[in-house]
Amino acid sequence: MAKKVDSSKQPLRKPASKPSKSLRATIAGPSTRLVIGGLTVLLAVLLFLAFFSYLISGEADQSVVGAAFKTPLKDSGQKVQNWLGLTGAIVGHFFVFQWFGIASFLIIPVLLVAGIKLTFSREIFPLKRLTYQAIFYMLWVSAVLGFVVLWSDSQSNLSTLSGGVGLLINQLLYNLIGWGSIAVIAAALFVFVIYFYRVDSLEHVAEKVEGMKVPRPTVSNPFKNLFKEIEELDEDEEEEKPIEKPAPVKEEPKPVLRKPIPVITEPDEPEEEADEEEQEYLQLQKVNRLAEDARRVLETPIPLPVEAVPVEEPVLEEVVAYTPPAPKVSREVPKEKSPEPDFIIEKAPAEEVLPPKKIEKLDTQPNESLIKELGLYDPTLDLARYQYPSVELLREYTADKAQVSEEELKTKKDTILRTLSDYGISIASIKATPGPTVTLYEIVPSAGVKISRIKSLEDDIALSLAALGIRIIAPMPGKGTIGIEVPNKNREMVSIRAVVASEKFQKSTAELPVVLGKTISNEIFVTDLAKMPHLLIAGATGQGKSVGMNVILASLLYKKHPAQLKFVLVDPKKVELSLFSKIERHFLAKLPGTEDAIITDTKKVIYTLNSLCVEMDSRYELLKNAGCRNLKEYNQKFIERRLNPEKGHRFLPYIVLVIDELADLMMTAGKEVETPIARLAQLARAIGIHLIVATQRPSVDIITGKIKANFPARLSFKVTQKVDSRTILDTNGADQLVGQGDMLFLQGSDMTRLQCAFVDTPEVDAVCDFIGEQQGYSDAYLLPEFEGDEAGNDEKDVDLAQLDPMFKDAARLIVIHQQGSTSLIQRKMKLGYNRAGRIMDQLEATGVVGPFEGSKAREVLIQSEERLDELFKELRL
Ligand SMILES: Nc1ncnc2c1ncn2[C@@H]1O[C@H](COP(=O)(O)OP(=O)(O)OP(=O)(O)O)[C@@H](O)[C@H]1O
Repeated sequence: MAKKVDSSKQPLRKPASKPSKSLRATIAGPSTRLVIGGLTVLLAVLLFLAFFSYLISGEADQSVVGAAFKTPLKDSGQKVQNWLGLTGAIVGHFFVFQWFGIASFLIIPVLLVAGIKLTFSREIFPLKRLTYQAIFYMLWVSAVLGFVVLWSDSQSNLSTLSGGVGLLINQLLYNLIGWGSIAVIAAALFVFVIYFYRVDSLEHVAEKVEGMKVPRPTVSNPFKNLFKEIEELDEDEEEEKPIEKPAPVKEEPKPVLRKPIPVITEPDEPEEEADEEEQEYLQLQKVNRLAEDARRVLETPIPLPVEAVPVEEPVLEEVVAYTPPAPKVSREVPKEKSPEPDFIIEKAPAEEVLPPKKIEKLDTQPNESLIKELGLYDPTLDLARYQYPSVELLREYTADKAQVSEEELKTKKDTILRTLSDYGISIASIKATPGPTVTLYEIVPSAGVKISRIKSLEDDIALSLAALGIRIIAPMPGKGTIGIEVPNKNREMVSIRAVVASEKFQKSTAELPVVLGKTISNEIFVTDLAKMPHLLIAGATGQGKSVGMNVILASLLYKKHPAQLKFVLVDPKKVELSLFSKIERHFLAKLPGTEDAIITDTKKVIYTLNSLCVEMDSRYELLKNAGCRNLKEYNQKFIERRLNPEKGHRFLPYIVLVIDELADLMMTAGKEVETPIARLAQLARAIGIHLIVATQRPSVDIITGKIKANFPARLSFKVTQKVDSRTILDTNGADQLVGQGDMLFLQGSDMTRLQCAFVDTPEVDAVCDFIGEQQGYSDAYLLPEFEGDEAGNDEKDVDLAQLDPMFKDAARLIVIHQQGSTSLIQRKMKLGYNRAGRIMDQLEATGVVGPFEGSKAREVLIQSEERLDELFKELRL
């Protein structure tokens, strides 16, 4: 089925009618090549002689060369000493002196190799590579020598070494980077070597350079060789010996072959039509040979992954298809004509996957057997009959329900529109939303009105409405309107009963639900203290701070069981939180040995804060041992009896630290309170310790950067100055509030204006009474012991003659338990904190225990009761 190929349709075949073809063919003919080759070798030899001779006599010849074209040539020729006469001197002068110095010699091997290649059709080195290398090294050697010449003081004597180019390079580099030029030169060599010799690891540099010299096909990478040969087919054409072609070859269609191998378009093509076909045949032979190579290679077992084999297969098929005599192959031609390139997806060998580790049942599942036996752990069982306070305890303020009249709304709307139009601002629409304290008028300005103009009219609108506390929110976040908040004539009291009884609060699933009041659109606002996770409250005196704090505490009391929540109350003002002392045995936490659970003394505040830090650290330890990330997870695990109480695990209640007046503490204790507060605020969120800190002086010396940064939730009642508003909320606005529980709540970047619910003192009293009268724990929740640094460092003037009457018993207790803890003495001997502390000092002074070690128990220095008795004898006790 061999078909005669229509030569005019061969895209890569050169048209026979090209006019310059025979001339070019003559030039490229074997005789011409022989001549040019011979002349090139001769030129190389002559250049060598010229250069070498110039090295010897160049200096003497310089003047002759300089004047060569000004004086008669004959005279110049006689004076010159170069072995090749004036020409040799001029060539040497330019190459060696003016250009590349001794590196000029590198031209010679290039010419030699080129000459030999042309003459003998044998390439002893790859000519292209040699040329590139010669050019690079000529410049580089010249540059290195130029550096030497420039930095030695004998430029004129040595400049032959580097040539003018080397010197010029160095002068340029010197002007740019001074001594650093040598680094640039070295870097150039480095880069050249890396890329030119394709170095990928420095260990193999020598190997690579060696390997580049003689391009040998290697068995290990036959395909590389195959493709390389195809690429260089045209270059190597001359080396090929004519091979007798079988007749059918010419008739075979070879469309695919011509596409990837554009050999026929090369100028080296023989001149005659018959030769052209012969060349084509040569190409075929070449390809056949390569195909044979490829087949051989494929037959040889190659350690390739199984998936890699298909990559090579199509290549083989394609090449085989050109084999002229096989009629089968010609039938496959249409398939090969497809313009689609080979697309092979090489799959990575499948990774070995280990079977998933069996997860221990106990780790994820509740402890079934224990639960069957004991049921789920219920932390509230200690106070099983505890009753949550009822809303009945709270007062109903029906009389104070003042709705904003429609008339008021209309008048205010008109005033706003009039004021704006007085200033040339037209409004497209206006909408009023009455709230408990303020009414929000949302306006949509006409097109082209600048928002900043409306904002600047804040005072003018306030004046025309004769109202205080106008706040313009321009634009309203996420609404595309401008909000103007105008206080109502008669404000509505938001009673705590109304908000606590609301469905929203009662059904809240928050961990620590807090109902703050109502928004300006009359919605009840419930939030989660656990998510805040700490709250900073500010407000000038008499603006509703204490009421606000009572609301927060009351809402927590309404939703939490004493087992789930503990308060640490710090009240430097001494009166604000005293109402809560009644719930000490239910909801309060305190330091061991202290009488009052509500902390009013600054020193005790410091101890308490540090004690909370100790609690925080021990809770983190428990969480870590239990493999939990937060308190909720930990408690859940504990309830499901997956944590062993014998290993120290216990149900951990939330702890809410309330500080009523931070200013006072900061002024008296400064850093001593700032540091533990900041530490708690930074770290305590995950282990269920939350802070509520209030101050009436929101200045930067009270709310320091360290504190502020760790309180993302802030609540501001009215403050007196703009700067205070900025300190607490980072923006103006709190100074424009109207007081009496009007507040701005900032959480993250959301700011909400709220009317705080109102809870009166008798109501708080009633709730606390209700709780306090119920059965409680035997004591408040005891925080871990903490003795301040001073306690450890203080000089203890212990009078050994006046030891405490309980000293001997206490010493025996400590030695028996081998635990130097003050609280052990307190608990077992039923002593107060101060007395127990004094006895501990005496035990230290007599050498029974070691010194104070922070939150850890002291070391017991006496190991046995016998030794203790001896000590008593020594002390004459
Ligand atoms: N939410 C509220 N609704 C109505 N009136 C309120 C509200 N909050 C406070 N008030 C009124 O403001 C008065 C002062 O409130 P509060 O005692 O809470 O102020 P304060 O900021 O704590 O002041 P100080 O810092 O001096 O203790 C209250 O007696 C009450 O009349």
